[in-house]
Amino acid sequence: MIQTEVKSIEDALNEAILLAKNKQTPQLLSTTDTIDAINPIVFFNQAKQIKGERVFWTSSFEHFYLVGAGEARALTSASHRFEETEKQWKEMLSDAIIFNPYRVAGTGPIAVGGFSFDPQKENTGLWKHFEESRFRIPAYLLTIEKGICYLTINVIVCPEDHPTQLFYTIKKNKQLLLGNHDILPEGPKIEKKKEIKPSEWKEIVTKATNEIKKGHADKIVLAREMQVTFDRPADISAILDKLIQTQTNSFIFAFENKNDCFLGATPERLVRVYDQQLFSTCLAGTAPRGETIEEDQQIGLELLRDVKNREEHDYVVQMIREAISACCEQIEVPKNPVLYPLKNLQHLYTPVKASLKNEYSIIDVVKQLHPTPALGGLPREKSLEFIRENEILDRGWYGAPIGWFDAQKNGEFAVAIRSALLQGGKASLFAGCGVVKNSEPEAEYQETNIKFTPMLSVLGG
Ligand SMILES: C=C(O[C@@H]1C=C(C(=O)O)C=C[C@H]1O)C(=O)O
Ligand SMILES: [Mg+2]
Repeated sequence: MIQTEVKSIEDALNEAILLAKNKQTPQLLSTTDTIDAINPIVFFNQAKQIKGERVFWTSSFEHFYLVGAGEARALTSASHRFEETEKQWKEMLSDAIIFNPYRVAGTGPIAVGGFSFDPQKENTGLWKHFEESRFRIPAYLLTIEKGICYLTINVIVCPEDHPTQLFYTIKKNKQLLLGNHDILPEGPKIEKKKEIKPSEWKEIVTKATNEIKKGHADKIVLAREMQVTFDRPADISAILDKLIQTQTNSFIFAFENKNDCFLGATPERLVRVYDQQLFSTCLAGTAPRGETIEEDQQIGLELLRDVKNREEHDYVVQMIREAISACCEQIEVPKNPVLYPLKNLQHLYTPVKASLKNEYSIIDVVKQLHPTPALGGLPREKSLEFIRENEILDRGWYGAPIGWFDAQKNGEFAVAIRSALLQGGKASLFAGCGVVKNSEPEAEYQETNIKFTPMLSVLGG
């Protein structure tokens, strides 16, 4: 990788084309600069005008945003997806020409994307535009960090490319993205809602508790689907805008592929690595919010003391601690969980801190962690087998790692829950819950109902 001081885009293009000619192979050119303040949703909306393929990511509680337009390159793989992703990424970077004087996390070449929950589960076709893993190096990337806006342009330059032609395409697209700001389109309204086989789902919960009582597993997470249709094709910018306004303490994401878009507002961090400092989250155990402050505190106290919810939670803590022990040092895990309040519900939460050993990357950690017992169960293989055989749902990217990483070994992944797959005028919503030995099917059903509400409300339901 060549790291150089900033140059004009014309000079950078000339240099990259020369290198591509010498090596007789395409090269990644990446240049980063600061730009005037721009609203990330407006940028996302403008990006519609240059060939789709948008991505959106924010940990809005930290005012950190990544918005991608277009795809300079994709990293995809059907098997060994964690290793393949890393391999393709390193190969691409080894010859890349990078002009980025800022060294701010999430600027320069980055890969944004995700994985499917379980490549061994039979596909239904619902997720036909989403591979088992797909990471995108955005052609145009807006990064907002500490109030400063950065624009990174990533382009794959081929030996036969002409610098002037590339220059004018970039210039035109930059104008489109940063130029005249339209008013945001309106959000959709839900016309029809359909829960997929709710009574069968409760029977599967009973079957899972029976398996657990027989000692075949400790915890199995079961999810279900709700399908909705809209009065018009849903506009993603409008939905993201509403998620940002309503869902605090969450990661808000969108990944657009062809005409489909997977999006959501998840409270669950899988892992964050900045400068080899690692943070992970154990999030499991759920209760509603109260109507008054007193009622809310009372529900929270009961959740903290509730044996069934503590059991759901403790399996996650136990597993995450073990999963990171090989690649981390100085692991810190508090003894007891605290409450994690969201708009519509509250969870038990245990933060995990550690130092990632130098020879490991964030992808190594994602591979170790996925799926945690917050989305799979315990033991991992037993619970996955049960889900594979019994759950009436094609999870696709739901419940799986979604996030980004950069060329400076920073990155963050969340668990893609509280999410929906938008397909023009319709959407599939997903919600699951942790089943343990004394789970009640009706109570678990109600718990999944509250987990649908964040998405339902922003979709106009
Ligand atoms: C599976 C989901 O959420 C998970 C299950 C939880 C639970 O059962 O208490 C809580 C948080 C998440 O770990 C979901 O929202 O779809
Ligand atoms: Mg639960």
